Amino acid sequence: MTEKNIIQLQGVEKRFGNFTAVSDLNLDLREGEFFSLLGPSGCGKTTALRMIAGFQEPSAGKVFIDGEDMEGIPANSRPTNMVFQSYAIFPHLNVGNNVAYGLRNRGIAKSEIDQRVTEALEMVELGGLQERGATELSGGQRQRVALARALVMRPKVLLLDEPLSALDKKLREQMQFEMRHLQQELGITFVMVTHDQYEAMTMSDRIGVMFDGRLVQVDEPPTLYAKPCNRNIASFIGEMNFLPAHVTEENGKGLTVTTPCFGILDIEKNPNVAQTGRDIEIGIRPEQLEISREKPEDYDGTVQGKVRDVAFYGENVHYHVQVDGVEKPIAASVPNYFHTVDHRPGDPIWLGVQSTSIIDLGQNTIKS
Ligand SMILES: Nc1ncnc2c1ncn2[C@@H]1O[C@H](COP(=O)(O)OP(=O)(O)OP(=O)(O)O)[C@@H](O)[C@H]1O
Repeated sequence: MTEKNIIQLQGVEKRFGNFTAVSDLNLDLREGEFFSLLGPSGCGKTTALRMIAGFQEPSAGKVFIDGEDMEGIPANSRPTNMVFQSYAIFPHLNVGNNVAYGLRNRGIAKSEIDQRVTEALEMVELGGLQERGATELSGGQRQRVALARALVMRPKVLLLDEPLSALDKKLREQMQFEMRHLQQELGITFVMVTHDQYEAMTMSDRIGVMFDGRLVQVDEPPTLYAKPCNRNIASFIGEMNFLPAHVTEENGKGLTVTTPCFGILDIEKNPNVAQTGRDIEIGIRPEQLEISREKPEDYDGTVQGKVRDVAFYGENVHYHVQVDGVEKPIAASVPNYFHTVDHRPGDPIWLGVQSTSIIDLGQNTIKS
């Protein structure tokens, strides 16, 4: 990745009649990064991608690619290529001809086309399958052909619209790593749209999360997970327990809060949240909670509760714990090292938490 911005979106907006699908989108993407736009269905992420591709013109604002203003420049003249969810490969053409299609339209010499097609198919591990019919391929192979067809054009930026969503879970996970490796090897900027948080986190250098047409947070995956900037993002990414808390003291980087079940805690102020007030919300990830029969020692906050449900997920065990004075059961998850479920519904147990794992969520700025 370089320091250079390959894509710059400045105040980009898209209206369809009275409806605003994308509002005031400002974003700089670095050359060579894998960037994902993540958000729930209808949040405007595909529209944003289509404006970069040139399939849709912004109603306001500017799109720059490699420093050049893209206004009025059609999709096929932009240094971008797009890979679609539905593969969009031609069923009547064989693999080689599918990949060669864009190059032929540009009038490139046959010898160069042959060489570039061979190279592109090797990149996606389909070397030697030129002659295979497009209908004689598995879903994963078809998606690789679609990738090769885009890469053969040597775009500066590859745009990917939910590229793996038609694949089954196992294949999708395999392709996530393959695409990430390919992107790193080629050094091309990838911009992917997805509603799958795990996919975005596995593949991306940075993620931009959108809600209701607005870009709400842009961060690297670990920061997004550890310091979501509001409740919507905290609940969209991973699982989170939400608890009310009252700020009794504020000092520089820290807050002293009283909580309904874990008592008084000194927590870190979250620099990403919109500023707060006295009554805030805090978040605790289920895996950050200790769960034990005896009162856990050396924890900043502890509370007694009763196991309500146990869900065995294989790699971990998920408990819902009812605590007096807290409306919703608290979720705690434990890695399944020893293949045992230690606690059963109805068992009295203790929960423990460290202050450092508590996330200040400030006030909710967006409707849930
Ligand atoms: N051509 C169009 N005309 C009118 N409304 C549109 C058009 N394209 C998109 N929209 C609307 O704009 C909003 C954002 O759509 P968009 O496809 O960008 O969302 P998305 O986040 O990609 O959702 P999904 O994951 O379901 O594709 C939606 O409410 C959609 O109905």
